[in-house]
Amino acid sequence: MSHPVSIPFKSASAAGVVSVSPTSSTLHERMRQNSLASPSVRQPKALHPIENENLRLLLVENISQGAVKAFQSQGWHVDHQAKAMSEDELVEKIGQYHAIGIRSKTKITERVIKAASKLLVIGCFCIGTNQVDLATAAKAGIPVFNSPFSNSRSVAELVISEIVALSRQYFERGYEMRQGLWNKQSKNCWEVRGKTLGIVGYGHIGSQLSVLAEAFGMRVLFYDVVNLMPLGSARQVDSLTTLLTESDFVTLHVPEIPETLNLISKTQLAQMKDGSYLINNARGRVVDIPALIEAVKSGHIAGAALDVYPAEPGANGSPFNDQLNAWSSELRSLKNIILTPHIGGSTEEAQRMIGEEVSGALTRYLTFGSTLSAVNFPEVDLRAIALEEANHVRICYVHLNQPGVLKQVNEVLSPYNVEKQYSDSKGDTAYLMADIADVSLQDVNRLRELISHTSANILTRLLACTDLAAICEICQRRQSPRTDLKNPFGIMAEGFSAFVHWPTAPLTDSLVRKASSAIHTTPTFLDRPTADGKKLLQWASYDSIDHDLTLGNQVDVLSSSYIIRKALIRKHFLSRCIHAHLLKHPESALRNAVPQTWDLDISFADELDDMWADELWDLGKDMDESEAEGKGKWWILKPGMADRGNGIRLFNSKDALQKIFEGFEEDESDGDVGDAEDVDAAPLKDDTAVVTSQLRHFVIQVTSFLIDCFWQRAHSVALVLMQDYILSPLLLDPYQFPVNGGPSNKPEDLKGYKFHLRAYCVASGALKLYLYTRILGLFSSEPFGVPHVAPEDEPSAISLAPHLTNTSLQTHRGEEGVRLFDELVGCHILSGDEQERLTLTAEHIADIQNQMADVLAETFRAALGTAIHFQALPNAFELYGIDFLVSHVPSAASTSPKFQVKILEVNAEPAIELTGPRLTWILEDLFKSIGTVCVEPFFQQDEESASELWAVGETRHYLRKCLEAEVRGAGGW
Ligand SMILES: O=C(O)C(=O)COP(=O)(O)O
Repeated sequence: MSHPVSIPFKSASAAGVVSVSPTSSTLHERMRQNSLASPSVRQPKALHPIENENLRLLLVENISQGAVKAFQSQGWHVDHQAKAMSEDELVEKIGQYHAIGIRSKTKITERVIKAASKLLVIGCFCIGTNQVDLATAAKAGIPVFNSPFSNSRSVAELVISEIVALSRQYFERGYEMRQGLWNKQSKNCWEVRGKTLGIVGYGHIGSQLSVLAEAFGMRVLFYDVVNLMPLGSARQVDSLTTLLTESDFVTLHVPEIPETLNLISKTQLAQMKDGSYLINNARGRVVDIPALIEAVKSGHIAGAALDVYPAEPGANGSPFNDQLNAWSSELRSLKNIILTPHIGGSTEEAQRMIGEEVSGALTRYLTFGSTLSAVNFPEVDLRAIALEEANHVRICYVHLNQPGVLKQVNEVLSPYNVEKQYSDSKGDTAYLMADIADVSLQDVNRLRELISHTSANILTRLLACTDLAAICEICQRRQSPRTDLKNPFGIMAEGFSAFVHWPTAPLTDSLVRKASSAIHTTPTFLDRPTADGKKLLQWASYDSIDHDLTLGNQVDVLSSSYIIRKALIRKHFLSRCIHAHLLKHPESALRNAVPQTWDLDISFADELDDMWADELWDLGKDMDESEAEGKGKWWILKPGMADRGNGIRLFNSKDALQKIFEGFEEDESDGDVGDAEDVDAAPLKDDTAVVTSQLRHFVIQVTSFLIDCFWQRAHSVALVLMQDYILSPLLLDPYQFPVNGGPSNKPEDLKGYKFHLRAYCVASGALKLYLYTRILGLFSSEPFGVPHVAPEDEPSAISLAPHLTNTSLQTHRGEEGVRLFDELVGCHILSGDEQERLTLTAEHIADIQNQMADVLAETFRAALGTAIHFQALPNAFELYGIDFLVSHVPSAASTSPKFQVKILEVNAEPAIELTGPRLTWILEDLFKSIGTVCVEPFFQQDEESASELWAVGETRHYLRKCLEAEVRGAGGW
């Protein structure tokens, strides 16, 4: 099938830039061709994407090997398979790919695009693009390319064969012979010479067919929605009805768009000549098949050839039955109907040409940024950068088509030498390309940072020339003179073994396996940890690791967890070690970064009475004052250990606290799975599961359990923590920029939501500490408000929803509540003074990230200070999920808001599942970075090359080094 040429996307919009004729080649190709003819012509320079160097492509539906090889020859990773993929499969897999190639069966729906967090481009290795949600793809900054004509000839030839076959009924005769029946006839069999062929849609296929049919002596009519130059003696008719009433054969060559659904239905079939034939090689839904069945049964239509169907199987060998399309068996039983399995474009020639054409378009987009011939995108290309032009970077900026964007971009570009620049728009999406000369690596980073943070940004990609890569190389060399860039990890040890085991965390398991396999020498995976003579990596959950092996083989065994790290991961230990640290280092960054905290051991509510006079004296005083002076201060009560947050309560008076504890005593088995800021267990299926696991937990750790489930049953000591509730959190509205493509909230409708920042950080050896720079914002489900409670209310009546920001129990919200912190640039700041409404900027985020890095470093220093509760080991590394809250202190003196980061807690084995599929890619990169930074150097033979100069504050592999401490001896080494 083809588009009728009326489809407007090859419009004149790009005219004047370059030719958009389907036969035109791109500037890159033309330069290449010219240079073959004349070696003196300037040569184009090869570019490469700066960030996605390890591009991954997914090709489905048996795309030609030529295309596979073309991509592989670029050094890209290609996964390919013969079958189509279902929507569910795609949603699961697409997140890891930068490009996808499909044919007509694989549907790229809005849901798939939402899950495609890394996807840069879609290639339809066919003509039709109805299987792709083109508008959503454009909004997501993803151009779609197809092959507008490479299979036209194959389809046209198939139609010619079908015209003759229908006219001579030879499918029927051939079938009878196969059944052993001789049935020689001439009745109702005709020559095609002199008959009229009506072509609906005079695009690439229709027009080819016109020429072939005339060579057979047929009279050709065509109908198209635009006026076109007829080829040969063909004649354009002014209506579909005229075409239908005059033609002996009607053949369809239109795309599937809303206007063409059931284009041929009962009325149109009735308008066709008695004894005429219908041929459809376009799209199944263009013909109303039950109506066709009726028309054939009545004898009005003498026969039909169908190659396409509303529902088609995704793989060869699949049945074509009534489950697929309710009328299949009835259709199959009709005489003189030719049914073929969508083979119109299935010839060696067509597939080879399509493979070349679409892989070429995808490669040009990925490496040069050119969108020429994209079907859903503004078509933009730039003259190639010539070989002798040094240190250029190409900016490819997909953005919202809205006023003022170019001003912003040009402000960013103004200090630079902009060699050339071009932009165009199509609907809501606009695309700008610019080549900037004489840039350094710092310039590149600055440009990327500033442009990608403009408010209209959809996607910013930077493509660099190889000489700029050389600059990067020099910079890297300057810092790490011994790093061999071709093999930056040095020589790996002769193979090593890996034990990976995450029984309750399947996502972690798969990411760890991937990250271990991506290490320079792929390890041999073991079922249990054993020292088998080779070096061993134990990258497993705390309970699965053989800690004796870690302690006993500090040269050969590397493990993914420190053994003793209570000081960090138990809230009451953390609070105590921070307190101790602050006594010694009163100027520490932690001074303002921890909420004031009291921890208490309590078994019965009435013990509180004594405590008010003793350890809780100043808290009690504070509360009385707050109540008396109407200060409206609130506190939060949390159980001492992170266990899905049971027992989290808000209170604002001594009485309320007393009631809370009495409530716990009464309610010994309520199994409340309250949401919390401090919980990192994997999501559990139901309340019973929680109770069972906690009961087990309780038996092992008597002093750290859930107060509300086991309060009375345990009659034991509960460790409880109380914090000054931070009442001035930074508030933003995530719905200002919804992630589901829905309408965004208007400025006047924005509501402030509380969120906490989930940062991943990894400690390595003894001890380097890194903060992963892709930080998540986890929003509460309801807008924030100061807790409101009437005096007679039970404390448990206070709704926690506006305050609690962990997403584990907000499953109904999908991924709306989970954002990359960087995505929030441009959001209005809804806390603080209404008069000075500001928006969150990249600089604010950088400030907050700096504070987080300092606070983290200090927290680990504090933990290292309590040697019995945290012991660093040279052969361990560990990933932590750290929760921060940003409080917003509006400053009267200046227009810039002041943010204060507060650390809430540190979790081991963080529940990364909560990130959700949209952002799973950040986790893939995280684990890959851990592999590169913490694991790989341990298994290097060349000790020398392991010692890199990586300064504190510097970011590599998205990991920012926050601390480098020399810890010796604590672990007995
Ligand atoms: O080119 C088209 O749109 C076709 O219908 C051919 O589809 P296919 O590549 O065979 O799935």
